[in-house]
Amino acid sequence: MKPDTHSSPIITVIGGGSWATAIVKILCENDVHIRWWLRNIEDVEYIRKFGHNPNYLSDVQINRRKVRTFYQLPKALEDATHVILAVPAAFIQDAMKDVRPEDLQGKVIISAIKGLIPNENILITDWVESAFSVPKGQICVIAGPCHAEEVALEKQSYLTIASTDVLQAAHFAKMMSCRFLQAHAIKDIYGVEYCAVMKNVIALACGIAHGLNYGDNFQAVLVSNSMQEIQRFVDAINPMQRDLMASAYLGDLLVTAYSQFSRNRTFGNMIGRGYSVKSAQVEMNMIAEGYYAIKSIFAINKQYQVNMPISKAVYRILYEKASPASEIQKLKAQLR
Ligand SMILES: NC(=O)c1ccc[n+]([C@@H]2O[C@H](COP(=O)([O-])OP(=O)(O)OC[C@H]3O[C@@H](n4cnc5c(N)ncnc54)[C@H](O)[C@@H]3O)[C@@H](O)[C@H]2O)c1
Ligand SMILES: O=P(O)(O)OC[C@H](O)CO
Repeated sequence: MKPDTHSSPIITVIGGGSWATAIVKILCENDVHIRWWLRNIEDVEYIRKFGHNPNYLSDVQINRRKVRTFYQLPKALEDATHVILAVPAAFIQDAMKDVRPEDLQGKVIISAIKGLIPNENILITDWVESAFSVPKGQICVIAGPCHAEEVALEKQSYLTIASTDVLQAAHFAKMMSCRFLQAHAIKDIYGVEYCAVMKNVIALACGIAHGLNYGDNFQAVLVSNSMQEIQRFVDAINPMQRDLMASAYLGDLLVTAYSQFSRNRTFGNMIGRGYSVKSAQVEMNMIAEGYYAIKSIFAINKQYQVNMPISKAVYRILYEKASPASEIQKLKAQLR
């Protein structure tokens, strides 16, 4: 393989799941070099040999002239200019355990994660800032309604890149834009992160209701009440002028709540149909972020005391073994 010419950005993607695979595919469309870290050496070797991820989006053809795969993360970071985190929040600390602040120095760090650090109950960008001393202006978030499965099919998609340094976000948005995807930049990094976490919880509620045989009429009311619940929560935790009707907020909620591809909705649907949490997790090869997130949201809200009946019902079902049927029954009276 020829050595890279270092005039183009060098982007390290961390993660071996669907979203990391979709991001690698998007980046392959542009003039960038890609380093891809996966935790399993067998997966790395498989991609090197066959040009496909064996476990997730395995139809996606990986351009092996552009992508170098690694199973040792510090090596994958060595000459990177940008680093994308695409591991579920529950596993990101473990994935990054061998990374030192020096390894990230001077690089732009982009979170593609829609979750919170468990137990610490903090946003991924706050964790990156405190654990690795990365200045906030060098951190971006990938937000917006976008399922990896549709990226794999090259269906027209949109992303929003958020950073307190909007020029940094715009620069990275260009690297993520391609013939089937438009990315644009905004400043509201906290708003999009909290909304992305919350929409996963709401998708669980939609799935639970669907599993209990509630129909479209109920889901429409559930989703509109959810948007109000998200607004109350985000306004309490990070008050600022923002348009929650934009696709990074409302759009992300809609795609998760209604799509056949949604992990969170699928997980919720199984719970509504009577699966235990354990058996639903075993059944899915994928991770429903909302399962972990609701525990953190519940803990955070002890301080803010925002009225969140939908999230509370999801928490009670998943963590207190409350009956899905009776929790949704109770919720019915509170929706308008
Ligand atoms: N899939 C999407 O369409 C999409 C879109 C936007 C954002 N995201 C976000 O991207 C992040 C990654 O999600 P995904 O959809 O790629 O995940 P996924 O469900 O497709 O894959 C699961 C991932 O978790 C990893 N994993 C599973 N168990 C693990 C363990 N015990 N230790 C370490 N890693 C383990 C797997 O290796 C794999 O990388 C999530 O925060 C998700 O919200 C996903
Ligand atoms: O819809 P989910 O639950 O698969 O989550 C994936 C992404 O967050 C959608 O933008």
